Amino acid sequence: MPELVFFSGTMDCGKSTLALQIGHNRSARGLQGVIFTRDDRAGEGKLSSRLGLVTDAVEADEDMDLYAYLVDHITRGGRADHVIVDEAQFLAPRQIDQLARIVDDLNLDVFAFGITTDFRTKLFPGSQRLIELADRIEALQVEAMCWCGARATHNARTVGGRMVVEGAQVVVGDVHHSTGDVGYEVLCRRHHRRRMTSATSHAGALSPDVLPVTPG
Ligand SMILES: Nc1ncnc2c1ncn2[C@@H]1O[C@H](COP(=O)(O)OP(=O)(O)O)[C@@H](O)[C@H]1O
Ligand SMILES: Cc1cn([C@H]2C[C@H](O)[C@@H](COP(=O)(O)O)O2)c(=O)[nH]c1=O
Repeated sequence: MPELVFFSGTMDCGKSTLALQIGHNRSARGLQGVIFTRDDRAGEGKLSSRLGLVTDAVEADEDMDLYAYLVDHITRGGRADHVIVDEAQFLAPRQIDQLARIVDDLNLDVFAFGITTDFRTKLFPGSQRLIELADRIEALQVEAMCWCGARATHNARTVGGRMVVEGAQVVVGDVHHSTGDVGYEVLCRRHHRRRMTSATSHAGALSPDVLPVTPG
């Protein structure tokens, strides 16, 4: 049975790499997929991984009907054995419904890749809809690490290395940014809650949270 699978994880945990690997393994067996992406760091119509691999993709604009695109593609004689979607968190909820329809009505596997939560730990609308509709949710095997060594579970947005909690939900950017710029850092929940990034961790360590004192 074809499936809608949501591969999720923090930033920098290998989602795009896995998307490219799945596409590569299938094309090595003669299968041809349609690849969608939205707002990849490498530019419009690209699916890129930090390992240096990049492939062309269809830019899924906000107004695009992904189901209609597939029907049109197939009607014109195009091949579509499966569908890969990167940066799926940026899709609108209705576009996730269209992905589910591609699975159910066109009998194609759809592999969607994305982060679940934003820099404020809130679900992206597209990711929320994927969690609601996916047949399967897969956590990436390669876990990103917080600066403290714990498993990173949350995405922080930084400016000059300091975590910020105000701003638009969507700001395309990268981890390992240069100082001063808007960037991202993956953190464990404890350090996300305390807003302690790698740059501010030293100052934070000098003033640890104190336990509340209850009068005896
Ligand atoms: N120089 C490198 N050598 C080995 N692995 C690397 C290197 N640079 C990045 N990576 C791997 O690539 C992962 C990021 O891959 P990517 O597909 O771009 O992540 P995502 O799409 O989840 O943001 C890192 O977690 C790391 O495992
Ligand atoms: C947390 C967060 C991230 N983004 C952006 C930053 C990147 O362009 C992508 C994630 O890409 P990756 O391949 O998973 O590294 O999402 C954003 O716009 N808003 C956020 O809160």
